[in-house]
Amino acid sequence: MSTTSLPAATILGYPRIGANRELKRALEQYWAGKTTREDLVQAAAQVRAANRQRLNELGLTEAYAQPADHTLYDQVLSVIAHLGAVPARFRDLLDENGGLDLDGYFTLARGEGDRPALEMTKWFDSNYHYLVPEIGPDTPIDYVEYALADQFREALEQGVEARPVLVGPVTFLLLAKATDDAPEGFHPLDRLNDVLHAYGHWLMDLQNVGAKWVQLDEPALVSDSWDVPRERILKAVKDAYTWLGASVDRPQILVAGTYGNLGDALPVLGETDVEGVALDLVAGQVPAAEDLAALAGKSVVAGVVSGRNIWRTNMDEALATLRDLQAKLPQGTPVTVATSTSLQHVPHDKERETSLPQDLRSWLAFADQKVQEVQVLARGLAQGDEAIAAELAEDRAARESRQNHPGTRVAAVREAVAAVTEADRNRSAYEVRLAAQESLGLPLLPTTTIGSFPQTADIRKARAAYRKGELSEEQYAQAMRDEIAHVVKLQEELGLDVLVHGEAERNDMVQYFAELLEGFAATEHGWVQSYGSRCTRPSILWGDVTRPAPMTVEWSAYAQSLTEKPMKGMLTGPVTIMAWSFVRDDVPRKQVADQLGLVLRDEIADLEQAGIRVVQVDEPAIRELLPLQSKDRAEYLDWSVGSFRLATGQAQDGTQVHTHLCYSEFNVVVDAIDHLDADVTSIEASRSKMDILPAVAEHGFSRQLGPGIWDIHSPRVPSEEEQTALLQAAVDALPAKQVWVNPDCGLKTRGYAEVEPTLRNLVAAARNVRERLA
Ligand SMILES: Nc1nc2c(c(=O)[nH]1)N[C@@H](CNc1ccc(C(=O)N[C@@H](CCC(=O)N[C@@H](CCC(=O)N[C@@H](CCC(=O)O)C(=O)O)C(=O)O)C(=O)O)cc1)CN2
Ligand code: MET
Ligand SMILES: [Zn+2]
Repeated sequence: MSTTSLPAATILGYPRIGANRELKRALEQYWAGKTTREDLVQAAAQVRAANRQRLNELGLTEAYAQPADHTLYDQVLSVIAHLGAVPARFRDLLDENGGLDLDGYFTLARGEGDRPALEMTKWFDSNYHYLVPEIGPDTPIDYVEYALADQFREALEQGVEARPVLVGPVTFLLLAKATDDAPEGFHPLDRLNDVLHAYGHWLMDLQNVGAKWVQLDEPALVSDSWDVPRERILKAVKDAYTWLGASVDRPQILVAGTYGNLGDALPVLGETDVEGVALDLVAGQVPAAEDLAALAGKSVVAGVVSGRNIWRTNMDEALATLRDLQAKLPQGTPVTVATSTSLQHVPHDKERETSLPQDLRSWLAFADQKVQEVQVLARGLAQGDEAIAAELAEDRAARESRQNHPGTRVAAVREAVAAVTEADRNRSAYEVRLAAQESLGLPLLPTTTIGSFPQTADIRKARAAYRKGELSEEQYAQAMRDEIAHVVKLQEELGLDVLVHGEAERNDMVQYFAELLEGFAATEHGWVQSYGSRCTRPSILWGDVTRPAPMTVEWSAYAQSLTEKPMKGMLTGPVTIMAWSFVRDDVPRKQVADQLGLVLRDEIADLEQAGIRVVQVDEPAIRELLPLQSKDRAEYLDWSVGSFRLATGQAQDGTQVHTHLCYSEFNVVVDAIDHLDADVTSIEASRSKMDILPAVAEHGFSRQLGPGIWDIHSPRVPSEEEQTALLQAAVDALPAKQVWVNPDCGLKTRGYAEVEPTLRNLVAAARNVRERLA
């Protein structure tokens, strides 16, 4: 093993989709059959080259300061591909060496024909999604793919000694789920030795191409929400890094404990032969000196610049943290200044946001500014405050301007939040509401959709034209009304029971509201990868929130005017608006959530006034913000559920309140769903084949539930039989009068070629099961 020290400053990862979403476009064109494989491979190489050049320009030129962390879809899928660890239904895609080609790789991600894609779920408490490995006793696990070594070599050819980044073995197995045919009691961690064997080869290969450092991300260690006892996880950590550490044919290993505190995993890592440990000092804290003693002889990477938000780092605080850490570490421990996580969660460059108010812009740091911040802090740590006096002064001034800005504290808003009472968060008893809602006249197993219909190229073009001034406001509104009329007509033809207007007018379910509320700012180029090629542009929630005017009423009222069937009003809930925005860090989140709850409460009252009798308040992110440590959960659930109830608490008894939560693993939050007190809750269930239902049934959930029977994240068309079977499973688990029939999520990412036949099959599935029950 050849050694070299870690640089003074580094980042744990960088955005991968391209500053102008070049990779997104290249992927989507390739999937649409419009370009060749070579076009895609070349476009991805160009994105990597541009990133390296940008990081060079920003001064991140020391050896091993830049990460080699690129992936064409997802970092967990990339591990699956490197190990050839594919579930049985994809095994025919493996070549003679046990590897996947490009198309095979995408088939795992997106499904094909009658094989469903890998399940997709949230990456820790972020809005990024990874693909869930399925590991059984017989899953092939070997080192079969060389892409990461190739990436290192490619960087080297361009003069950059980059640090390869891979998801660590323990996290990989903790994120995995057991295959359906695995015997009772099997856990993916049972395959640790095989995985280590493969990682051993992987590291050897990286050593052979000349890599002197490798970063193994182990965020799973900061969470306590796994289905195995902590002792078993700690033993896996010890076994893994003792074993990998014992190899001589390997780069030096940096284990990154991101998204929180490593806790009792820290001393365990300390006992192994890994050369470096990265600590997240933004989501976590500086460990006690006696715990840090275990790191004697290792390098420590101090994540003091947030990889999660876009606020500039408080330089004084970060320096204090770094000095505190240094004082508590064994004498002479080398400290590298870093980001807390990969920068994949933040956009590239705030300097491009020329439409943002100047003062707001001065409060921000996007990825490229954070790259500079880690370097400034490294200089300050090495040479003292004087060496960075100008930067410190600028930072203090920016923070002062933020504090003194009138928009960050609006007296009327604070008073309204302070005046909220428990009664404001409570509706009548469910039975009373149920009786009042009978006048909706819904059949057994009512059918509905989650809100959005396809965001077609025409819709986006119209919006782009409107933005550029090529369409007048009235022309744009007419185009949207035409789209709504089309969507309503289609739903009537299909025979759905509760209709939606289709959300054509929304660029995104959060950004749309952010643009209409005071207290938010929207970016122009601030794209962040959400999954695969899909991106979002989180708004910046910087001030107190007010609603200058109703936001959805005109569209919903127009849609209702076109049909006798009930039209669902469609809102995004307070927690989700927060979670999918870059939220201010200067007031408690409970305060922000209640401010949002109050504006949504007014919106619901306006919808009722306009004759809307069903209102859906989406909270897909309520699960995502759930703290990784169970001790922090009760408090979180209290304020998050509380803000939803504040939003819906004044709805009339006859107004049917729906909520929608995507992503499975709801077993953990069934209780919370219950506390939301919505009349109807739709959830994602199809990719996990309804395996949430036993938990729901056991809990004795008394209100109505729509477990999705169509996985809308995949471009497949589930048949009538498939959806009938899933729905049958639902009515087997729950009383039929509580069951709704709907897809897993909104249809905005799908095309009409899939939507029409699948909804037809969905309505037919409802009819089939109704007949069986009759
Ligand atoms: N914020 C958020 N997070 C979420 C979800 C969500 O809906 N929103 N859903 C879950 C799954 N995640 C998702 C994330 C993104 C998308 C998605 O479809 N994103 C779109 C962008 C949506 C958008 O903002 N569209 C804008 C602008 C789109 C655009 O690219 N415009 C063109 C110009 C228009 C054209 O000619 O196409 C451009 O800027 O170049 C609009 O409609 O106005 C995409 O990546 O393609 C879907 C699901 C979880 N997290
Ligand atoms: C990510 S949850 C999506 C809910 C939203 N109403 C939609 O249908 O698009
Ligand atoms: Zn959803």
